[in-house]
Amino acid sequence: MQSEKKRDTMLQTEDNRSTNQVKKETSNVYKVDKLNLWYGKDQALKDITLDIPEKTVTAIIGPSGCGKSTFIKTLNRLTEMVPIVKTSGEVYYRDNNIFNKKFSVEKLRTKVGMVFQKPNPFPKSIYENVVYGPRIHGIKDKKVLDEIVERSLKDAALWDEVKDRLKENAFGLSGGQQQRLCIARCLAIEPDVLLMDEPTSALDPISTLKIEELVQELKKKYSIIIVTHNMQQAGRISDRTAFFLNGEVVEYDDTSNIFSSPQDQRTEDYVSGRFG
Ligand SMILES: Nc1ncnc2c1ncn2[C@@H]1O[C@H](COP(=O)(O)OP(=O)(O)OP(=O)(O)O)[C@@H](O)[C@H]1O
Repeated sequence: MQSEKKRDTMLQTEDNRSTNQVKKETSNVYKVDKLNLWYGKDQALKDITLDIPEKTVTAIIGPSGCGKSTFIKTLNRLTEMVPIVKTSGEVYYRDNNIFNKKFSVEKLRTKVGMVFQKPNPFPKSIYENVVYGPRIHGIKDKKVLDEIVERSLKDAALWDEVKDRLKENAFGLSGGQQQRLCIARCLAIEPDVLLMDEPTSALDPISTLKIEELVQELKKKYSIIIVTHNMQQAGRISDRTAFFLNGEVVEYDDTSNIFSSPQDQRTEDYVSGRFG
């Protein structure tokens, strides 16, 4: 009996490794279990099983077309807007099955904000961009909205640059400032998770550095999942890295392990620049 118990524990430990689960003492913001996704007949995600720990930066890397964007869009149910998409498996956000009909997608998206590759501010003032979400949530009090604007822009490291021009159109900002405004817009509704899909790929090196520094600050309060093509960036800013290939997770581990001692030859080939 005793040895059976021991074997079960060992099996479970093995299983934990092979299913990419994170150590027990860490709280997970997401738990993804055997997620498959098809665009019509084409399968874009295959049996993805991984846990994403809270208040860390998780990087998703892999060559073009391997399913990185599809994966993070699935985390706030954006993929279901594509009519031909079919999924199987489970995605739990803080123990809620996000595919469960009773779990509202609106609620999910108030907790999980998304920043896209190209900055996409609304054609409105800087102020109105930030208060857009809070207004939808029924906040009308000017003092409260002013406080949200200041807090969100400070958290997005943009306040000092824009505090004297809040009424000006957001399109007058530089690309990097627009991207930080989009981050501020997400932060205004006090999310739990920030999904970032190649947030710096349209930016110059200085703006990129600012966003990278910002991500390091934001992870103190938020859980961040970032898709990046830039391996140096993944190495610089993430704690955990998942390497995707042809819709599968080849390897998921602490970023330092992925870059210094990958377990799979394909990961090694990719991170050392031999393909992709
Ligand atoms: N809306 C869509 N309809 C049909 N197929 C799609 C759609 N979006 C993505 N795909 C396909 O799904 C696969 C994964 O695409 P995805 O955009 O997730 O990859 P990616 O790793 O993010 O690529 P990239 O690095 O080039 O952005 C690709 O084969 C792509 O052609």
